Amino acid sequence: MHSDIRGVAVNGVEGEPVNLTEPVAEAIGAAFAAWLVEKKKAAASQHLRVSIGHDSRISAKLLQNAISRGLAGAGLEVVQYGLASTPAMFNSTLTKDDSFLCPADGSIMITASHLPFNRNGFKFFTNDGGLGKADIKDILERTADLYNQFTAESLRNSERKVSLATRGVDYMIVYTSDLVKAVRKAAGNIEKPLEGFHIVVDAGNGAGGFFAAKVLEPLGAITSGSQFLEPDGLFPNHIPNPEDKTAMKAITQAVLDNKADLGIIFDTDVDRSAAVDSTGREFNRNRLIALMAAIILEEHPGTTIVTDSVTSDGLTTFIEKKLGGKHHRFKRGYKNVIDEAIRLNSIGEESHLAIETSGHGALKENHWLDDGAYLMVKILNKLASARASGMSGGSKVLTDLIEGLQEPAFAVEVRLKISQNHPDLKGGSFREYGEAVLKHLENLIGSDPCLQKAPVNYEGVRVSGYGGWFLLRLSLHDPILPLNIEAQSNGDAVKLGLAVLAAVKDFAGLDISALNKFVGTS
Ligand SMILES: O=P(O)(O)OC[C@H]1O[C@H](O)[C@H](O)[C@@H](O)[C@@H]1O
Repeated sequence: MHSDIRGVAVNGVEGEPVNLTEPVAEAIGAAFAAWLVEKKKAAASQHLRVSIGHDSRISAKLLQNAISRGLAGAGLEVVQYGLASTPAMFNSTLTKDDSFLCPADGSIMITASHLPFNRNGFKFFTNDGGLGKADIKDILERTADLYNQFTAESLRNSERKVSLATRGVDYMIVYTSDLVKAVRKAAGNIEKPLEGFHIVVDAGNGAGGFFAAKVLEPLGAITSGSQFLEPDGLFPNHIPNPEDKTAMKAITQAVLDNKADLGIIFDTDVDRSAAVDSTGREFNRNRLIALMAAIILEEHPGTTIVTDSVTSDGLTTFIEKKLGGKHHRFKRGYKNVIDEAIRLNSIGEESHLAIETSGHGALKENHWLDDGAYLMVKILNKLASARASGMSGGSKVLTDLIEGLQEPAFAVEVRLKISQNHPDLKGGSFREYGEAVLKHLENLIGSDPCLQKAPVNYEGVRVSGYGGWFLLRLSLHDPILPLNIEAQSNGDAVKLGLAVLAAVKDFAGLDISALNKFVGTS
């Protein structure tokens, strides 16, 4: 169970039948409506308003219309934004502007992030932030009931209501002008603080193409050489995902070919991002966290940086020794890191940044909105202020900020699948099985003098040894145990891999072929 709903929305991939049909989407809309009415304690007479946006997927329009029927059928007002980004949808619950029908009481983003073209899904927001697991579970239970109650008459009824209840608004104007204002303000109210910078954007044919013409150009930057800005739900060029090697290669090449100062890449729905400096050095994963931590710790000395669990030991040293901050390595999952940062603040530990190696990141100053575009705004601010203070040298100011970050010579992620129908699971869930594997590994580690369990750890089993570390944990949503290993050499990484193999090899329900391959035993 995750903090959003995902499914298969179109045919075309063998073995993946459509389960996110129009009636299902309509029921989800009706269920969100019922949930929202209860949450807002809205009287029956009071109209609640829900904004809906979508990324570039080919199933977007059908699902948008279906979910709108569900909302309208339940008596809610619907505002369709068309192509939009996930953070913009959350933002619409915070904006106070009647002419854009804001604030929305609730908001829905139709997206399956970087997943293949046939998938789609929904992310839900109120002004309290993104909905978490418990609320999603509630909405899914309501969906099942409502779906079973649908009649031909009720479906006709919502069809009739939807055209009256629905309006369209170009909300991205509001969102992008907020981003532009933020950079101008940070630069001391200069109209074009990025004048003279050449910045290329790669939107991977997702929803992030707006960033070039609607954010960078008004700020004075040159954006020629930007690529894949046009929405195309078949993603013909590369997967829009800053964690994907091909995607990072594409933006790096664009930076070098255009001799640009900076490259910026987004995922499909623009809640994740990464950058590339003028020499082609990637600011993604640990490096993006290091860069953001450096920027935030200049503004808030000593603050706690909350990250996901697969971050490197070098990052901890960098944050704590070089930047004077505190690294709180928590669990994987953007919602987990954001909620943890909010919790820390509530118990008196100041935190201003929650960020994942996946490129998700949220700042306290930005309402803890999980926003890839806003991370890039912080980077742009840095460029602009360097320029304003007379420094030249393109993105060197950024590169210099992560000077001293130790990086492993070798880093790998191996994903071990749990066969859900394997007799070894004895009818239990893959989670229980995965937990048993982790427990066994933990027990074995204790008896190996070369290995030390991490003293503080919130997810899976993290172990140091042979000058490196590994983490084996359960995937957030898949029947998979991802294993991350970092070491100073391939040989040391293999030693760590062998230690894991010794513990997992007897679990017949676990497909360990990827690990065998890595350590070279098959
Ligand atoms: O646990 P995993 O399978 O590695 O996936 C973890 C990732 O899942 C999703 O993509 C979430 O949006 C990310 O926040 C999270 O990091």
